[in-house]
Amino acid sequence: MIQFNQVTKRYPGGLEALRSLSFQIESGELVFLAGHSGAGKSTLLKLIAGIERPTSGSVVVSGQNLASLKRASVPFVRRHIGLIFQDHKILFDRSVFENVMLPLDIVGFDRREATRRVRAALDKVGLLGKEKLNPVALSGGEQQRLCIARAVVHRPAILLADEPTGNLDRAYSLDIMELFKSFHQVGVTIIISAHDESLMADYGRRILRLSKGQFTQ
Ligand SMILES: Nc1ncnc2c1ncn2[C@@H]1O[C@H](COP(=O)(O)OP(=O)(O)OP(=O)(O)O)[C@@H](O)[C@H]1O
Repeated sequence: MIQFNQVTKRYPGGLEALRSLSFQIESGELVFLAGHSGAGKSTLLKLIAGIERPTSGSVVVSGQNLASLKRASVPFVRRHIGLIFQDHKILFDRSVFENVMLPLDIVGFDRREATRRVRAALDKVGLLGKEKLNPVALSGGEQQRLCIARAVVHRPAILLADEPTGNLDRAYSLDIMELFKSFHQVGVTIIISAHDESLMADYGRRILRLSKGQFTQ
């Protein structure tokens, strides 16, 4: 469960990206986050991931209040979260396979089990045949799939996707949404942000709409 209580986030310089937000997302829910550029979507997702901290209020993720968590404990919370952010951070000096292996390498996963999981994740996103390639050789949509494989390879309970379809055409975007749906069906809690609401309408899910750091109808 994810719970925001009266959360305000003010960045250095005084700008309030989020203003006194309160809401709750249940375990296993798929929720959309809508709003124009600068509305505060990325900030909200970063607070859930522990990348940013609230200026005031509390952010509770899986029973942990992130605001009072020691910085050293943040990586442990992060292990239950998969992140798909706009700045891909794909490593172009490594293969597709190695990019997806990275999160498991960091936590010292058993090599054989890790290899099995990387293959399973790549298979899920339809990139198994391209595991040996350099990511440069992938299309934009395929690079996004690589990011999704990397975000789910450690089987997170929560998946946060910031504008995952931002640069993709409609057909590719629908494919990516189907992928998210399949993760949702196996119980993953998912939050997907987008400024374009047209993709969200078909899914009959809750839409949180942000405008200037506050919810609107
Ligand atoms: N690190 C930062 N330092 C200062 N201001 C920031 C920082 N990150 C975001 N902001 C500001 O906070 C506001 C909300 O930004 P945020 O990135 O959360 O919005 P967004 O809805 O995700 O927009 P976009 O879709 O363009 O990414 C913006 O005015 C932005 O300029």
